[in-house]
Amino acid sequence: MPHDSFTSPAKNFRGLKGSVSADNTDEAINDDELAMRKAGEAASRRYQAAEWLRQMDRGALGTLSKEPSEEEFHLALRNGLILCSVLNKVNPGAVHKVVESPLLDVPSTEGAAHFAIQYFENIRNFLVAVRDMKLLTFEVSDLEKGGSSNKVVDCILCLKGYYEWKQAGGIGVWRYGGTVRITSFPKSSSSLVGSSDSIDESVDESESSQYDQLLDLIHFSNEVFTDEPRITNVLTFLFDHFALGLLQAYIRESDRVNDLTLNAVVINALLSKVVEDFSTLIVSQGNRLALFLENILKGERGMQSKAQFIEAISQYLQQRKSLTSTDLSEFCTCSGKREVVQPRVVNGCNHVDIFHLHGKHIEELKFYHQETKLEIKEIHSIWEEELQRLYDHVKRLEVISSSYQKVLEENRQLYNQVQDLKGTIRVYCRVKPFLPGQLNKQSVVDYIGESGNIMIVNPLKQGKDTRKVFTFNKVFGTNTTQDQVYEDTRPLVRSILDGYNVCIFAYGQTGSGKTYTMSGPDPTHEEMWGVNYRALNDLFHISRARLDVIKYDIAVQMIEIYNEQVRDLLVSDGSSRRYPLCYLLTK
Ligand SMILES: Nc1ncnc2c1ncn2[C@@H]1O[C@H](COP(=O)(O)OP(=O)(O)OP(=O)(O)O)[C@@H](O)[C@H]1O
Repeated sequence: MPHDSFTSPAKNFRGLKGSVSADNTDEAINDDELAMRKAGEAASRRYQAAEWLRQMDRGALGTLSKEPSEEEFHLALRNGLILCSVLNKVNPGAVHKVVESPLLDVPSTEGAAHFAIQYFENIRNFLVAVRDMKLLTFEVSDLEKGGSSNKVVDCILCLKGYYEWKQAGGIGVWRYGGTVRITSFPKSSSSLVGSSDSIDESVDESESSQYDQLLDLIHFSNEVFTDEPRITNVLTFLFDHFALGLLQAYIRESDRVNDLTLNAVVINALLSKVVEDFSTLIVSQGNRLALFLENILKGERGMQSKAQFIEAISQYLQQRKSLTSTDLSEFCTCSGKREVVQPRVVNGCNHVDIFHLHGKHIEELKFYHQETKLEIKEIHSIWEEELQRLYDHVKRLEVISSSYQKVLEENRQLYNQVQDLKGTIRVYCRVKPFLPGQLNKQSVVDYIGESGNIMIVNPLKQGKDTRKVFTFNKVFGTNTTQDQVYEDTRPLVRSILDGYNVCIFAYGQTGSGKTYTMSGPDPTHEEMWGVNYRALNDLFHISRARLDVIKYDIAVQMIEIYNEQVRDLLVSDGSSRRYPLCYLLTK
């Protein structure tokens, strides 16, 4: 019988002690004393029930005394008015229709019989409602003479317990007569109080609820520190449930106990064993939890946030929840019929599990939603800061760039001013060396000065006309290299790209070395390049370096002026060698 599965240790112990007394005269309890004690206890409970009904229903003050006899008690409740009125206060609307009549004490006439039938309807409606609420019920006949007053009292006290629990917020565990009867969420409108058939289910559902409550509490960790009564309820339930299951399992399942006569020694030994095993189990659970938490703290990733830590503990509790349900189902069997009970528990838990699982998922989603919102907000503000920084940076670069352009312009102007100061027209003189195999090696150059002077000797003339001094910007001696000659021309190439017009040409008689200086004797060797090659080389080099700022178009034209005729040297077709000229564009 499932009901027995959840009786308290005290009750069990009393039951066991009674069994022992049958075999042990030393501990036997006198039957009369026992009957008196029972009657006293029953009366006390009846007075308690009456007192509560009087408090709950004003009508009861007139019809129900404070300490009614069993008969008075039955008589006052028989029409069902007090019971229906009280039940409707505990659970509004539980009894829809209540038959009320002033003819309560009418003796057995036809009208009274009619009302008696209607009163019977009151009681029946009351019992149906109580059964729907899954509270303890009684039979209609229990209110008749010879009926079980105890069952009626049980029902009323159970209703009282439920009412007080509901008044307290409907959270956690409530007890009736030392027996754990119910747990429920505040959100659940109906109670799960077990009639004897539903106790197993209610407790397993309750257990599930308790675990979910515990998970809820951990999720909202702030509550953990503030809602102590709630936690106490949850933990008390878990403890009671497990401890009672454990004790019961020992008593029911142990063959040794069945064979033994239960006396104080056996029970003490049994309880010691239970306590020992239970302690071991708690220590092992504690160790597991400690190990688990240690692993979390030492984990490779490390704890990144409080939320992750809580999530990890929640997962652990979820695992423990399923394990513990299985463990307890082994203890909480009904008359040893494990296989009958378990499917019912599983079926009973499925709906609750699914419901709570969905609830938990929604909570988790809400939590992640909030977290994601916060993260997005953070990222958004970081981006905004970053953008602002970039904007400031670009502004600064703009300022720097414009001042850089100014400096460049200034530099360009100064540079070209220097070129102007050096002279817009510069004339250089290069002295050709004697070529190998040349017979007459008498030079006319007497002296080459540092500041561009050259003294020429003319042996054919006499006197002061023998020597004559000529002045140039610079005079290059016979040993001057191609590079040294170009060195003075190089700055002018940059001026070209700054927008100045520059003209470089060689002048001299035939064979004096114009081609040698301007083109060079061998274009395949860079060191032998003349002014033209070197100037073009610099031109392309500087224009490439300035590509980001300026794009230059470079054109090449080659002409010959001979006998006052201008000829285009880049045209291969001989017929059109004369003017107009052909341009060679380079990019
Ligand atoms: N500085 C020099 N060093 C060595 N050899 C030179 C030098 N200048 C000219 N020569 C040589 O002198 C010869 C004549 O030079 P080049 O052809 O350059 O004269 P040119 O003035 O161009 O003559 P033309 O007017 O007839 O074309 C060439 O063989 C050249 O290699």
